[in-house]
Amino acid sequence: MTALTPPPENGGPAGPDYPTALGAATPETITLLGQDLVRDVMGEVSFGELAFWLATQRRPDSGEIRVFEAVLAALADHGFTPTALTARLTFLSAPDSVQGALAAGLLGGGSRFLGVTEDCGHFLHGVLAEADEPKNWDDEASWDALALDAVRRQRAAGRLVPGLGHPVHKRVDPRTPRLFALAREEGRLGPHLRLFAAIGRVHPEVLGRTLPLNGAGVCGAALADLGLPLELLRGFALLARTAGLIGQLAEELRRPMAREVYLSVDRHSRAVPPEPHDP
Ligand SMILES: CC(C)(COP(=O)(O)OP(=O)(O)OC[C@H]1O[C@@H](n2cnc3c(N)ncnc32)[C@H](O)[C@@H]1OP(=O)(O)O)[C@@H](O)C(=O)NCCC(=O)NCCSC(=O)C[C@@](O)(CC(=O)O)C(=O)O
Repeated sequence: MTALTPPPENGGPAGPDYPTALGAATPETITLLGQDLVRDVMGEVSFGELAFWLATQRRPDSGEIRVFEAVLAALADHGFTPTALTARLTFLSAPDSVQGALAAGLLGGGSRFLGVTEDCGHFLHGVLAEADEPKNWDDEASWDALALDAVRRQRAAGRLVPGLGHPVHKRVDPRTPRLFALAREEGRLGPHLRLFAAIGRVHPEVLGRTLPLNGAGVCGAALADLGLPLELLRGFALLARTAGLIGQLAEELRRPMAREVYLSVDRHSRAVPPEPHDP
């Protein structure tokens, strides 16, 4: 049986107890993360810092904020990606539903685009967890050996390596070296980023081609090195992309293109006989 507690400070009835370190309100105050929201947070804490703080319930230092906000900037927008096009097309059909357009765009953050931030963080973390030696090597050779084995196993399982390849940046994704440099400057070049860099060096030996380390992947490695919960890494990519999608919708209002995309496909469609499913 649930123990009943006295009426809480917010004036609600006595009942079950639901402790939270997140937002809690009384008729006069709002407490967030142990802070007075109005006095200590509003106008005092950047949104990026708050997002980190909310996810970890610990206040990040300035280096962590810089790397985290660089990740958010990196993933905010990358042009007419599937997420952006989906949001614009949904907005064309439901201009009364900004939330629908944003949600539709965000739903596309998956294993091919954008959601790879989390997939890559998980992949790197799994490789590190399986390696029984300490993961604080200074020499590249040890990282390269670990990476080589990981890429080989991924290849043997017929799986793509998350964080490798890009539809536009065929040689270098410019976000990647910048994030490595920022993490190094801030003393945040941890095992996930080191392993990711090693994958960049060794994968041609296994795959027989050189692919770029992409922005979504390096962001996942950086977020994992910051100690953010692996299960939530897609959430940070989506947080960043939400800002980008708001920009896409704002531009759609000023300079629409979704109607043209729709008409271009619709007016070029052609009826063909059905092709029965052959299981
Ligand atoms: C990204 C892409 C679909 C590109 O495809 P593409 O078809 O253009 O790749 P190609 O270069 O033609 O591949 C040539 C040959 O290499 C093989 N090959 C390719 N990748 C390989 C790999 N990882 N492991 C082994 N083999 C590989 C491939 O199988 C082919 O082999 P073959 O058929 O024999 O010729 C592909 O790499 C891929 O799935 N990567 C893994 C998932 C990943 O990391 N996604 C993140 C993408 S970034 C992102 O999410 C950020 C965002 O985009 C977000 C947004 O906003 O949406 C933004 O920028 O912000």
